[in-house]
Amino acid sequence: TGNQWGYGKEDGPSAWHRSYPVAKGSRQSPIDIIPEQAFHDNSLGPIIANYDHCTSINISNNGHSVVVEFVDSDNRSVIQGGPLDNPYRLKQFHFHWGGKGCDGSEHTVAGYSYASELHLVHWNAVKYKTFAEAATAPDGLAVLGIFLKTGDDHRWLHTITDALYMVKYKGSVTDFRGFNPKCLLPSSLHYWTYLGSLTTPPLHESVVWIVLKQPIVVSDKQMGKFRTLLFTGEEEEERIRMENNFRPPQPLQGRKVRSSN
Ligand SMILES: NS(=O)(=O)c1c2ccccc2cc2ccccc12
Ligand SMILES: [Zn+2]
Repeated sequence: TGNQWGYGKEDGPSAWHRSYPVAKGSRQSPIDIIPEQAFHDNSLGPIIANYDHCTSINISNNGHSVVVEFVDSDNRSVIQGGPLDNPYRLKQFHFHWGGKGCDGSEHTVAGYSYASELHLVHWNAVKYKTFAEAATAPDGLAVLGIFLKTGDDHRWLHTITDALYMVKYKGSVTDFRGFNPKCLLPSSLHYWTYLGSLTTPPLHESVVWIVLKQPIVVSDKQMGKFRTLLFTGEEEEERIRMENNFRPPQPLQGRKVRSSN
């Protein structure tokens, strides 16, 4: 049923090109960001995230990550400014992480990986009627990437990690209301930006990536809770721990990475 893809040896990132040939395309994500080679573009304004009236709906395990979805029927929560020509609506956010003691970010910075990476997914509702239409357009999506490094407890991440036991199995979903992702942003919104793709199949080359330079800090214990999730469903006898759900960096193929001031 459909295309089964995953992060294992047989169905992982090195095999995705068989069902998704765009995996070897010219604007694939993630990439290794080399700060010294990024172009300081003074025309790049600040990123403005207006999440104050956002409405989270639910939290779910889609078999690849844990996803928090938002109401996106109006412009109540948008990101704008920076490289974006108009506001993009927040649709969902999710995470990528490693195994115990291992790093699991998707983007790397001069070869350095972080423990995890948070992706806030937005779509261009000014130009496109639906998320699905935007997801296949070259300027359809904007994903805000935030690195997570381990250290002290993150006081707001508890709201998410305390809910993970309810979505342990693939296909599980539960109500998750009143969560404002603004509490997950670092203090500085300085960023790198480049044109790329979804980092999971179908790997559409439709994403304006905005990767924040400053990581947020979360505790090892909080990271450990992500690893209690399973890739597998409740009805499956095999239980596979959800970890290392990240795609490694892809060829830059001559793309320019720009840096905000
Ligand atoms: N890693 S990702 O942000 O490319 C991504 C999406 C990106 C754009 C639109 C939808 C996406 C859905 C995802 C679902 C799970 C994991 C990554 C996902
Ligand atoms: Zn992602």
